[in-house]
Amino acid sequence: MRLFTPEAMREADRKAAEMGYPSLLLMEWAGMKAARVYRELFGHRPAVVLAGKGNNGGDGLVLARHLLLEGVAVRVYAAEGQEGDALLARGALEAHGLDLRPLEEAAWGPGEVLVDALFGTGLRGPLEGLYAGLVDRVNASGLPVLSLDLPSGLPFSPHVRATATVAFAALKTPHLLVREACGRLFLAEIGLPRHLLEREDLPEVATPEALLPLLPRRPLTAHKGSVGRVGVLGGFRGEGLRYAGAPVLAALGAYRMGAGLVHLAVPEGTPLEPLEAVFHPVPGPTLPAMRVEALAVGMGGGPWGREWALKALEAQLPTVLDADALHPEVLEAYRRAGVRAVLTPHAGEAGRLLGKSPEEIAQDPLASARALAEATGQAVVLKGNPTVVAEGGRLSVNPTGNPALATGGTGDVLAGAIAALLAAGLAPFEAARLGVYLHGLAGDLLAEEKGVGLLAREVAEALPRAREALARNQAPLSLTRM
Ligand SMILES: NC(=O)C1=CN([C@@H]2O[C@H](COP(=O)(O)OP(=O)(O)OC[C@H]3O[C@@H](n4cnc5c(N)ncnc54)[C@H](OP(=O)(O)O)[C@@H]3O)[C@@H](O)[C@H]2O)[C@@H](O)CC1
Ligand SMILES: Nc1ncnc2c1ncn2[C@@H]1O[C@H](COP(=O)(O)OP(=O)(O)O)[C@@H](O)[C@H]1O
Ligand SMILES: [K+]
Repeated sequence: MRLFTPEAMREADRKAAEMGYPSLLLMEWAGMKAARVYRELFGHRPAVVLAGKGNNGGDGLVLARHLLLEGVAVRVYAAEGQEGDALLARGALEAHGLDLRPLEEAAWGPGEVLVDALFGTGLRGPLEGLYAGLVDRVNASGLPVLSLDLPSGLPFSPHVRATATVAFAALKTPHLLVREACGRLFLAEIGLPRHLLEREDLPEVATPEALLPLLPRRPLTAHKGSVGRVGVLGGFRGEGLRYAGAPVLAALGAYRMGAGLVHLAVPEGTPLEPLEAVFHPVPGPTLPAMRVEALAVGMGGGPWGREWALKALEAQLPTVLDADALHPEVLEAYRRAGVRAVLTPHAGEAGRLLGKSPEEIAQDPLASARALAEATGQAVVLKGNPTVVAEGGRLSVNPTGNPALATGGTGDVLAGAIAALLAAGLAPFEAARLGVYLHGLAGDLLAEEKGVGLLAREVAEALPRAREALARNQAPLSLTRM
């Protein structure tokens, strides 16, 4: 499934029209499907539809007609000046005897549901004046809000904060980048010819269907040397902050993702955990002899991070470079040596590498991940909500994960988990996408069970359940298709 920009969506609509597909049919389906979502969520509660003058407003007018026909009480406040399909939708609604009132008079009361059909993909800048005021009133109303296509105002501020959003034809960038504004997400098929949605040049949304085939198979004859062995190199002993648990959590992430054996190279004196690992206590960063297929490097490395990564390079193995290993000199050395790596920065680390502030990185995670992938020639996992995976020209946006994961050590677990998938033979981009998806899903399963207050080690423990959910086709996309 591809993630559309508003422009790419409009282009698909235009191509469909050029091919002879009537755009009025698209609008009719959009409004009808949205009405279906309305009824599913709100039953017969009375609706107040706010319709702009463009096609998004047109969708709202179609929805109003369908609700009316189903016996739902509807009031419509609409902007003046509809043209084309939206004007036809207005006529069709008025033919049913409904009087449209001016948007300026918009009012509502307790028990009603607001339908936000003000603006969709046609918005060209931030809302001002009447519209900004209306959006503020909608958000302050305390009523449920169903947004059609996009919460109006996105990607700018102010924008509607919806209870639920029905995206038409495809997800658009703001649905995942400003997830919080959308509430529960529905994706409605509206009849666009399929091939117009297959745009390989656009970012991918990492769906269970796309990831399932990547899950490493475990044959009956599997043994611990055949399913992928991981070396974890990290930790630091000296002055400064110490995250002694970080390499341990990476080892747990690797085991829980299915690694057959995990070797741990850590500073002498570090507690020997987990029991299941093979330990290599070392006086300083070095590459001990170990038979492994992939490495995870840098977790808790502090000032040793750079050195750990440069030593690890001697193994010439696919490597996850995390946390303190994310150093320009390291990335340059890996590029020169032609060693494949997965970089796992959060916005702060990515910002340091790209010479930007964390805020600038988070502002456009797609562009930031792509820029770092291009600059380093490696696969990049830019962590956050959403996490974006980039390699070469390819981009993938991850739909799993939640703020319960915002707790120390979950990133270390992720680094180990991705290394286990590399060790099992997956290419960097695939290992990164699958690892990120399952890590997020583990967090989702736990958050459902326990809410906020997770421990990173619990996220590692939940990885097998996430893997099972994917294998059994029970992994939710937190997206309902209509
Ligand atoms: N096309 C299709 O086939 C299908 C499209 N579909 C639906 O159409 C939606 C896209 O429709 P759209 O292109 O008409 O744009 P839309 O979001 O309604 O807004 C345009 C209006 O906003 C105005 N405006 C712009 N910026 C502004 C600002 N800053 N502040 C204030 N006003 C501003 C602009 O006014 P103008 O400046 O042009 O006079 C114009 O009137 C899409 O999201 C989906 O819901 C579906 O029905 C399926 C088939
Ligand atoms: N609000 C959030 N929504 C979804 N995932 C999150 C959120 N906050 C953190 N995470 C995830 O938790 C992990 C945190 O990693 P990181 O910042 O490296 O933490 P640490 O260094 O403590 O391990 C990442 O995988 C990130 O995507
Ligand atoms: K809208």
